[in-house]
Amino acid sequence: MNYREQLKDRQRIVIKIGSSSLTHPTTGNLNLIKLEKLIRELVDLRNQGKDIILVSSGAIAVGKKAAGLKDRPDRIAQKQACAAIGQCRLMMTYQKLFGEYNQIAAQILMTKNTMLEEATRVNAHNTFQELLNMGVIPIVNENDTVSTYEMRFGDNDTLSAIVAALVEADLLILLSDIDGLFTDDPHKTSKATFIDMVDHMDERLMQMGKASTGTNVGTGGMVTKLTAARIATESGADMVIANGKDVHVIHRIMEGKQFGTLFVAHRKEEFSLADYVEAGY
Ligand SMILES: Nc1ncnc2c1ncn2[C@@H]1O[C@H](COP(=O)(O)OP(=O)(O)O)[C@@H](O)[C@H]1O
Ligand SMILES: N[C@@H](CCC(=O)OP(=O)(O)O)C(=O)O
Repeated sequence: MNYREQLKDRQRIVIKIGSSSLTHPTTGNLNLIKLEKLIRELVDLRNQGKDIILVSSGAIAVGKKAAGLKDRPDRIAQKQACAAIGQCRLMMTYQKLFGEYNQIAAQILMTKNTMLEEATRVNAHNTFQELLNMGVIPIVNENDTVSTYEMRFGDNDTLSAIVAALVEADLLILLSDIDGLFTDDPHKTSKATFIDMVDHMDERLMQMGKASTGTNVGTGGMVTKLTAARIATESGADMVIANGKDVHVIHRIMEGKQFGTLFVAHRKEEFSLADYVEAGY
């Protein structure tokens, strides 16, 4: 059995979807058809008996549209206000769609502090565990509305890897606006070539994300996805970056098919989540 096929057996899966994959590029409005398909994918995995956690961006993008702003807000208070508006709109949509399949969803909002303090970290862990035991799909985002600059994760790629480590997930899937990792940013150079699998993460690989820092819609670019890959693989989870334009890619990955870039897990014996968060990754 090749390594890809082993993904069929992964039991606890964190799936992250970015703002650019949730919205129409032309208008910035939510892509409802894609959201419906995403929810069907997730509920079907749940029906197979898998534990599923969704890390969803989009609060600021949705709030920005609702507030009638043209550009992504840059002032922190404006971003936080947009997140406050957008997060509940987003959750309302998720609740409705999950409800159509009788699937219970829950909201978990976190800051870096949640991970740094032992008491809140253990609380968060226990809450996730309890929800998963109940068959619920937790939907996670950063608590953008209250997190200060110092206490922000700042991007959901990193947050999703932290969550994967916290819940001892065995697979993290990042849905992006691109097929996976290339040797360079393909939007900037036609010479960039696709990387199918990464078995070892070194400095040269980490540099591959440095060419760009994301779109007008999202925040992270490839840098944060590579940071996420380091955290996830060292915590013991495989990670795949795949294109979220067709969310059925989730099932294809779970069937062991060759989609996206696969980062192979190499659990570090001395892995400590608090140390990772403290060190700023
Ligand atoms: N080495 C690389 N391989 C692939 N994409 C890269 C690379 N370096 C930079 N990028 C850029 O990162 C973008 C994906 O990040 P981002 O815009 O934050 O998307 P998302 O909202 O899906 O997280 C790609 O569209 C691409 O332009
Ligand atoms: N927490 C923010 C998203 C942060 C983020 O990483 O965004 P993205 O690059 O779209 O995954 C929000 O909900 O708007």
